[in-house]
Amino acid sequence: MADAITEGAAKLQLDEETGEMVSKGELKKRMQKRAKKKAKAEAPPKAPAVSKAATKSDESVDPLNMFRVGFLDTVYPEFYRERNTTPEATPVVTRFPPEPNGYLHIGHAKAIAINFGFAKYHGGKCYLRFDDTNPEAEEEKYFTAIKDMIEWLGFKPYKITYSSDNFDKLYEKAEEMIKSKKAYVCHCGDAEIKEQRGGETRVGERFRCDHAKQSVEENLSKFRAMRDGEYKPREAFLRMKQNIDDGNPQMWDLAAYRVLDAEHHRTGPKWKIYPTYDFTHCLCDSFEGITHSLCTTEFTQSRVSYEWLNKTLKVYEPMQREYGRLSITGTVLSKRKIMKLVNEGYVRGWDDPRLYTLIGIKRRGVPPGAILEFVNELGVTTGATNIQLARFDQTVRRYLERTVPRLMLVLDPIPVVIEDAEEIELDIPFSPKISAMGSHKVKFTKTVYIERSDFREVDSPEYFRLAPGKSVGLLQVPYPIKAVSFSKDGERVTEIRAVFDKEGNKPKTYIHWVAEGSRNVEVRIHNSLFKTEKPDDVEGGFLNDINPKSEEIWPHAMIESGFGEVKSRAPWPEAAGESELGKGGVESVRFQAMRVAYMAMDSDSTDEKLVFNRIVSLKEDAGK
Ligand SMILES: Nc1ncnc2c1ncn2[C@@H]1O[C@H](COP(=O)(O)OP(=O)(O)OP(=O)(O)O)[C@@H](O)[C@H]1O
Ligand SMILES: NC(=O)CC[C@H](N)C(=O)O
Repeated sequence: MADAITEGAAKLQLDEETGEMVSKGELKKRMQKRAKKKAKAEAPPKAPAVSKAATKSDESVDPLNMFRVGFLDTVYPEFYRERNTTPEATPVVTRFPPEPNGYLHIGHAKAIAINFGFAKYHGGKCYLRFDDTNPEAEEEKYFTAIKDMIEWLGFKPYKITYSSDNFDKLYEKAEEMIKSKKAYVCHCGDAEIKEQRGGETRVGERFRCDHAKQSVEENLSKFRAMRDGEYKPREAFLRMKQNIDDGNPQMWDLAAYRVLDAEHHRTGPKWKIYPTYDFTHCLCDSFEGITHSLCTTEFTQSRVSYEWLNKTLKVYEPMQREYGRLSITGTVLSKRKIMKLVNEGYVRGWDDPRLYTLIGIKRRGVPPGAILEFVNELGVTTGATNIQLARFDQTVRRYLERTVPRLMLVLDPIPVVIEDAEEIELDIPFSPKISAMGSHKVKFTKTVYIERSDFREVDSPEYFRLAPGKSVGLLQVPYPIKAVSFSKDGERVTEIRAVFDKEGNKPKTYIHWVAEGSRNVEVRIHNSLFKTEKPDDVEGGFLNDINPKSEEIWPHAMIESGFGEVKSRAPWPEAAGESELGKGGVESVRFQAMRVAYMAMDSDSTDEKLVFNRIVSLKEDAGK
């Protein structure tokens, strides 16, 4: 009998509207009733918050789909066609080129998945190249954080390189440009340069300044003087002599080198001049033999200068192609804005679980595989992808559903003394669907703790949980319990007394519980950090849009004893970035707290005190 009920309980389903665990039949009945009610109300259909593709199934999408269709499928053969070569002769080489001036965010995950993933899919190599040509903004801590995030996502750079590795070589190329009359040292200020480029509106006549007429010797000696620290910042810069008649502003004699008064974290005080992005990127791509230089569409215009420079210097020519950026609505990703949130104490740090920095998403407990699945599901095109937070959460939820064990955790416990109960040991499966996850033993005690919200002092016919005289099932427990009395301290219920209801009907709903002696934990429920979809559009700026309830803390929650095994068996799931490379931290201890939320351990946890973060809710609209 006990086994049959336990088995039945394992098949219970979540009623997303009430948060109750009910039998399949009961759920169907409820759904039909609701559908009827809805049809009657003739309400206009609600627009789905997430696209059909995201909700369609709980199956995983083909994890390599993004390389098989669309943009990436097109650019792969394009290189070989254009260069008249074959993948065998010239295997794929890509690079991920972040500036080490901040932490990566969700948008970068797309760039990582594309560059590393594309190379991996085609059996090629991907470099991690730190684009460190702007020493004023770069810091050591960002290098480590960026590298860690790539490994956490499950990728291993073929080699880690730095644009600064090439400073000597780039300098030589700059002299070569001067010698071939393709570069000159200019002393113009911003206003003069603007004038030369057709004025404010950029439609006026374009012309070159007299510096462009300097001889090779004069340019060389001035450039060397720049190198030797004889000019202050902005007094002189090296300009490429491109084609000012071209309609593309990227051909209007761009800067190649500028004087900067900054020590470089790798080359120290050696250089007084630093190459620009436009001079550096295409050449470093060329030096590394990149085949497909994949970047975001704001560089589309730059493609002509990229190609022009490599051609002019007669070096190997990689192929640049551009895809659409990923942006998320309902949050901010800009470094400057996140810095403000951190410095002014709105969040716990750059890794706050409410942020969409990759370290924040990681700390919240989102598995790396779910992020890759998200990027893959969106696909890669040349259009910008604007996505709501709910869509991301939906993918994460679906991923966790398939991959993490279930446990019972009570957020706001209230004791229930079951007068006729005896202590027994229950064997509870970690998953109702995946038997390979195994099971664990849980002691059922005479006193158990249930959720305060699962008890009502006054019963009503539409209420199916615990109330005086009413029975409710306890998940995995052989018999339902019926409340017989309760005590209060002022307004607050302090204890419920109950008995087993052995003769009654099968209960309509089941609630979760934990046994006497279960461990106390702190749970942090994260809601959106902002109140609106467009925090930047709010009057007074994004800080005026902060949601005061973005972090709710449950300091006295309780977790069942099965947690010990879940912790020791982490990471959940066994994903490449966390297990193979040993990058899984405490956040890889993930589980579904039945009827509550998906949870992960937080890095604030100590031996004495466990802290959990809500990764995502169990259903779409909770917490809004
Ligand atoms: N939102 C995004 N979606 C897709 N790719 C991105 C996104 N943001 C940056 N990238 C790509 O990641 C790579 C490295 O980024 P880098 O740190 O240099 O970017 P960034 O544009 O300065 O980022 P941000 O200013 O948003 O922090 C670049 O190739 C860049 O195009
Ligand atoms: N071409 C690119 O991918 C650009 C990379 C460069 N670090 C930037 O975002 O500015």
